[in-house]
Amino acid sequence: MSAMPPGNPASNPFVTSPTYLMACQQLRNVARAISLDPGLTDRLMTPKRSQVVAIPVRMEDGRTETFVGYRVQHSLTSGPSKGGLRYAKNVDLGEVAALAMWMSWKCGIMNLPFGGAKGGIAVDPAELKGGEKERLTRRFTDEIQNIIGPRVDVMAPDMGTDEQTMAWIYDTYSMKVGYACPEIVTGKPVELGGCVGRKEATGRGVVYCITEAFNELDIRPETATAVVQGFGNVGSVTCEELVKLGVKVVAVGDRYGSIRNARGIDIPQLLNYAARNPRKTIVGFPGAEAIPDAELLTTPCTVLVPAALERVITAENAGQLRCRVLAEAANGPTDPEADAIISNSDIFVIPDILCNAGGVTVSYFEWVQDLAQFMWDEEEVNSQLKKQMLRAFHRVRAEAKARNFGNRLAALSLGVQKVATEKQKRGLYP
Ligand SMILES: NC(=O)C1=CN([C@@H]2O[C@H](COP(=O)(O)OP(=O)(O)OC[C@H]3O[C@@H](n4cnc5c(N)ncnc54)[C@H](O)[C@@H]3O)[C@@H](O)[C@H]2O)C=CC1
Ligand SMILES: O=C(O)CCC(=O)C(=O)O
Repeated sequence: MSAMPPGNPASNPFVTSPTYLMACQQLRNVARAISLDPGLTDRLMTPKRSQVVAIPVRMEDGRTETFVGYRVQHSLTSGPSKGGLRYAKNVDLGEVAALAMWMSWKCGIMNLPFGGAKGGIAVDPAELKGGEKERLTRRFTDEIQNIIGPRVDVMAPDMGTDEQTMAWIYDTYSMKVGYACPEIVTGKPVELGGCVGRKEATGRGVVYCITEAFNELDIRPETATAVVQGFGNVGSVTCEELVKLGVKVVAVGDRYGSIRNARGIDIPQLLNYAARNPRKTIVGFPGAEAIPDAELLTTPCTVLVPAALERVITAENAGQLRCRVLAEAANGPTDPEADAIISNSDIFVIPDILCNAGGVTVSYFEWVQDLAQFMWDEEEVNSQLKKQMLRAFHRVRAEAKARNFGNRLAALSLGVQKVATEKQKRGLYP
């Protein structure tokens, strides 16, 4: 069975992206392992609907610049589609399609009534000035207005976007429909109907999974060290939560550079330092030494947490990883060639679609609260998050043991089967 999606590759708009091909290969692998119907496999490789839009924006210097934006809805079978919106210079349609596909499996593992979606705008958010980011976001919302809605497709933050971005989408959409519609996005400010604990949810979920892995491997957190790539929303909260457990964070990296301190980096001080810095970077932090980026992921540690980009662990560096646990906070950090190498080592992998599922889980709580117009307190949110993450972790481990699968295949198996079963029961792959 080829890893290629159905259709003519020459005219398939997704296949130029290695990230999309990676998602297809993962799907082919799991389809083979669970004997999934080939027709259904082809459908699951092909997103249901994609929209590409031009976004003309008046820039601060008076020019008009046109950006390209994408929204891909992989599946609407289980409910509205759900997934983040990414602002990144090189994002393209195929990458967004892969991220949307992974959202479907993630929602499946967590048993959420959502299909997968993702959006992206090809822009470096660090280069936007003044009101440019707001104008970009509002125009994108206008352009995709016809395919979003609280029962159709609900966006959330991802790389390069945040609560403020969600607030602009909420406002733009509400002005169009003529009433306040907080359930159109999740991850918005709490003052606008956001859920307490959503901002921290992904990092907290990552650390719940790491704790369960440590329990299984008999590792005491006070003896453990961590290396984290990415110090944005997910990476920084993961560091904070690890430190609360007693884990020593010995190296951290972001897009501007990497730092290391074998005695442990003072994370509260690093957070302060990054917050005060105009580029929000960790580079130059006085409590650690600078190291080459290539050394970050191979720094010896108990747990390695990639929390930035896709495909950073490849055949080139997979054999040099010196961690006991690989906790994939980012989406798609490990490519299939690296996966094959890691599966022959003693590294315990917590796969992305399980590890970072805390974010969409609390997004689900936010959507439910907004629809019901009844808000929960943080204790309720966090205890429900913990319960759902632990349940998913142990379901994945049980699937791995029952079928003799690695953790990634087990997670994909649960996620894909949930979507496949719903499609089959509804009839004819809706
Ligand atoms: N925000 C959320 O709730 C969720 C995010 N994720 C995933 O987590 C990852 C990080 O997302 P966020 O923290 O929200 O983004 P963010 O925009 O808040 O932070 C991204 C971080 O990655 C760093 N980075 C970017 N390029 C890099 C490079 N080449 N090398 C090293 N570091 C680099 C940035 O400097 C920044 O520190 C992404 O893969 C995202 O899809 C997954 C689930 C939910
Ligand atoms: O919170 C959400 O709806 C989506 C989060 C997300 O984009 C992800 O899990 O990759």
